[in-house]
Amino acid sequence: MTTTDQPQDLLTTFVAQARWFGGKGRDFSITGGRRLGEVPGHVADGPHVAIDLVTLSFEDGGADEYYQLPLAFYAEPQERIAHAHLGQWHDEDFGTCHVYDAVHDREAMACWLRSFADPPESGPLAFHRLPGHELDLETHSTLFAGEQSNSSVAFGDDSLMKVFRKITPGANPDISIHEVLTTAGSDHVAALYGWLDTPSLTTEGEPTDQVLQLAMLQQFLKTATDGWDLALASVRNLFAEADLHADEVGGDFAGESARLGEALAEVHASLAHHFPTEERSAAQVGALAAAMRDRLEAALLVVPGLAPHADRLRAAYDDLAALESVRVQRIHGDLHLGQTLRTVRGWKIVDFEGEPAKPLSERVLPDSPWRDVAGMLRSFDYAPRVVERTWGNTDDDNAPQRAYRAAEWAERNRTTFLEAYAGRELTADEHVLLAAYVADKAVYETVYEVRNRPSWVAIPLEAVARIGVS
Ligand SMILES: Nc1ncnc2c1ncn2[C@@H]1O[C@H](COP(=O)(O)OP(=O)(O)O)[C@@H](O)[C@H]1O
Ligand SMILES: O=P(O)(O)O[C@H]1O[C@H](CO)[C@@H](O[C@H]2O[C@H](CO)[C@@H](O)[C@H](O)[C@H]2O)[C@H](O)[C@H]1O
Repeated sequence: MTTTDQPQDLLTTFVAQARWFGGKGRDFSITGGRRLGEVPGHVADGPHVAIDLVTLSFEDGGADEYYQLPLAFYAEPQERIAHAHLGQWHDEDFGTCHVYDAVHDREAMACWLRSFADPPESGPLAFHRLPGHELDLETHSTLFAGEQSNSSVAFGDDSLMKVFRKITPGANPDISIHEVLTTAGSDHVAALYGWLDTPSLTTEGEPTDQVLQLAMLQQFLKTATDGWDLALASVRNLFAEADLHADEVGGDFAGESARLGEALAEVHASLAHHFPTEERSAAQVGALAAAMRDRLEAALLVVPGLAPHADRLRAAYDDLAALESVRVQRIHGDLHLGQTLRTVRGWKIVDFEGEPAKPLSERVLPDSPWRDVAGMLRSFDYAPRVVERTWGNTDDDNAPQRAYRAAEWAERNRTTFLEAYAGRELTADEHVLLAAYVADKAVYETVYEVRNRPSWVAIPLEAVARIGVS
């Protein structure tokens, strides 16, 4: 094990400012660093590419977190990637170097891609491949601009590598679910081409029985359009035709909602077939309802505007607690329109990592598929309200008409999605379960919006205000 000797202040600034850093607003220091390995394929004049893992310790006393830093080491400064320069320092393995964030560097990413194409037989970094696709090594890499929790790098229009930033020992659900659905031939995910992992070590450097999963390589969906963007475009069409109904306007989304419902049903069926399913007992259902109540109590401290609705929310959770049993299985866990991509070959679902705020140990647990359905129903509520907000002044004469249209679009798409998903009438128990998950998601969203987009909190709060009102 090599301990890196990096200037901690440069790395701290880099991590604190990175878009993928999940601890925004929390004071931390880097209290440890470990070189996980060098990506093979170094060529003369090219960079050495290494993956370091840094330990972040937080001043609020929260648990340490581990972040992956792929770094490119050059003897000379590189003008073309000046925007990704972390600094110059002496590295134990490579000497005094200019160090860059490797995901911005085509030369570094080319080494990485070659390692997937021709995996090294030994070394701490293990590149795994699924059969069936020959990687295009002539491509150039491009870092996706809209990176959120991770960094995604496209190799031409052939493959896409997602570099996970926050690392927890154990199987990453994005990889394990993509592996199972790819092997099962699912039409609704981008095929998995491979992944990178390395043994997890104890603090003394001894191997454990777990791995650190660092990156996944998958099919690049050439013709993809984000489902959220498509939904917003559909709502804008509707608002532009003030006198027409959703089903009369070009750009009606209902056909797409139905196809999305069918796609999710197929993904859930496949997950239920390939991963274990369980029947939760009445006591376990009670615990599920209790967890929702706890989430509400915590949210009430952050979002005072929830208070007038708390009793009706608790009633939804009481109804859930009265159910005899609930079937659970592996699910997506954080589904919304922004996790769906429309391609010429139908809808694809991406990002099976689960709810970002939950620890990995919870994100891999089976849950009810109605949680994913509820996530989509909430998203159909968000889209028209977001477009409505872009009109700004809500006092003009057409504001009531737009509000009516927004509700109509949401209702139409929720209904078509749900009908296509279930393919039959919901049972009374399913209605109760779905209502509880919708309530839980809306409560989660109020906290998410207060923390991330405070001016949007009215969107989930208005939804919460409608829950349990007959
Ligand atoms: N296989 C793919 N092909 C093309 N674009 C993709 C693919 N997978 C994801 N994307 C795009 O990349 C974005 C980020 O992917 P996502 O898995 O949600 O990353 P993150 O974990 O960083 O949120 C998505 O919103 C989507 O637009
Ligand atoms: O995409 P992430 O896994 O990071 O999910 C988080 O961010 C989402 C917003 O990007 C957030 O989704 C909420 O806003 C969406 C519109 O921007 C809307 O479509 C979703 O229905 C709504 O929940 C998600 O909750 C959060 O976990």
